[in-house]
Amino acid sequence: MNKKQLFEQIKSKKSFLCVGLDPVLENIPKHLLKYENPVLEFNKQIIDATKDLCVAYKPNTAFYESMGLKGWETLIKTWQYIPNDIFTIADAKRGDIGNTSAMYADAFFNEAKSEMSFDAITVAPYMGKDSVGPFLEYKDKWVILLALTSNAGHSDFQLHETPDGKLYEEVIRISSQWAGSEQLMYVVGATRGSEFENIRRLAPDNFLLVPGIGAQGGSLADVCNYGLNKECGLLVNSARAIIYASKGEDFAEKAREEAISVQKEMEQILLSAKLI
Ligand SMILES: O=C(O)c1cc(=O)[nH]c(=O)n1[C@@H]1O[C@H](COP(=O)(O)O)[C@@H](O)[C@H]1O
Repeated sequence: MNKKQLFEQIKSKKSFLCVGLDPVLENIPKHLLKYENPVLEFNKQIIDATKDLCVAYKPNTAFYESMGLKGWETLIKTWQYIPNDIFTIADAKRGDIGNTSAMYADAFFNEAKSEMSFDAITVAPYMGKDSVGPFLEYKDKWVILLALTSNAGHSDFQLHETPDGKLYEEVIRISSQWAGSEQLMYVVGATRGSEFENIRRLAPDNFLLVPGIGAQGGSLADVCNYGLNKECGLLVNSARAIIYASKGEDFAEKAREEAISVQKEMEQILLSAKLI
């Protein structure tokens, strides 16, 4: 899905919500345990309940890798179940020497080899241009580079002062020479509300993937204050607050209610910004 198509989806759904599909077997409702693959059934019901309210799904691969062979199969089947007009992000946070990154790119983008072809993958920038390049070789796919993350440890490296500014600013400045805003997004945590003005100066046209609302307490209003651009430019992710809105038999219904409440807030924001 290209940038224009993504913005069209946002306008038509009046939403820039990305639902995080991060299932943990111990947390899913007990009545699903009778299914052959309870986690897949959980994901399917969450997708059915939210697909008209969000523009993206982001399975974090850790939640699938931790379940071994069955988990990888669940990831493939979950990707296959997501409707074609919804943006898919493999939150895998990969990046390695070039030939290894090329294998990671195949793992998430090359359906003929891996049975999955996500629209985007999250990538750690630490190993530099040649570690990111193989993902960018897939011209119709997106790389989402970690810039300023939502966790407390973001200050350990990302805020370090370099002669040219903070390290995360350098990540944005240098990587924006590798690809344009048609192929490159950045991860910026919703918990970093005050930094959005600065980030928009460095990356005015790029979409930002913003995790951290919901369970991590980030504010949608603060993010949008400076984060919105003329094509919306934001995909705001929420996982636990939606998928575990209830742990009972009504989990899908409650997930839908939670997604509706975020979507309504997003609709108001898009209206106020005259984007819809
Ligand atoms: O790349 C990410 O998506 C990510 C970056 C970041 O800075 N913070 C962050 O929480 N995430 C991911 O976003 C999701 C957040 O989930 P919830 O906190 O449950 O909404 C998880 O899959 C995290 O791994």
